[in-house]
Amino acid sequence: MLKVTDLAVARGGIAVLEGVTFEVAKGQAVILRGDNGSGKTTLLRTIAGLQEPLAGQVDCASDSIAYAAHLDGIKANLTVEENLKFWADVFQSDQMDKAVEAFDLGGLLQRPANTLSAGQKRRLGLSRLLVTGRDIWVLDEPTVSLDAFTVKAFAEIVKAHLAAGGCALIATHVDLGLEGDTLDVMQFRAKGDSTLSSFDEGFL
Ligand SMILES: Nc1ncnc2c1ncn2[C@@H]1O[C@H](COP(=O)(O)OP(=O)(O)OP(=O)(O)O)[C@@H](O)[C@H]1O
Repeated sequence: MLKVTDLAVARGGIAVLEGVTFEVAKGQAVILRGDNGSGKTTLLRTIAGLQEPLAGQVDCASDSIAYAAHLDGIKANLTVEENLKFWADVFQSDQMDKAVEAFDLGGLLQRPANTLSAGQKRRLGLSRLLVTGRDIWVLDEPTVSLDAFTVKAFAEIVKAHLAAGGCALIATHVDLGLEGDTLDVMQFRAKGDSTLSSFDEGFL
């Protein structure tokens, strides 16, 4: 479903990872691991098409990737409902009600997004995944700001997505309880990248 071949990615003009090769099959979750600053976000952004690779290839069906990251794409001055409707229009989707139910947004629909708590904003941002109807979820630390109950609920949403034939590539420091393969990006660190501090590298 997603095939990454010999990918090299850079941040700030410096190669961070090289030779990244893996596949994510239908119904599969792959969990990305690696130290702070090792290149997980850079890799996910490149796979999602937000930045060009230095080399290599990302193969998947066109418009099949839904990307969710730290900045959740929420329009602060719109209500929760208006944000959802905006995405539903963009993605020509009829999945808005499903997203509202899955992320328990029913009581927040009329609230301007800029009045939501961090965790509520994160729920709204993640609900976009369902609205897109896309098969490949590329997720960068999706559970930041979520309480324990919502982390569990989110893990169930990801499991349902996999069971429905989707797949997911997730950078997370939290155990989502998903049965998935783990890919440690440290094995792909670019030679000569000295951007990791000695602290990052665990020498202290
Ligand atoms: N905007 C930027 N300009 C220049 N360098 C950057 C920028 N953002 C990140 N970097 C550097 O790129 C490298 C990879 O960062 P990246 O965010 O991909 O790592 P990460 O594995 O996602 O880290 P974390 O676990 O801390 O989120 C790091 O050395 C980081 O300092």
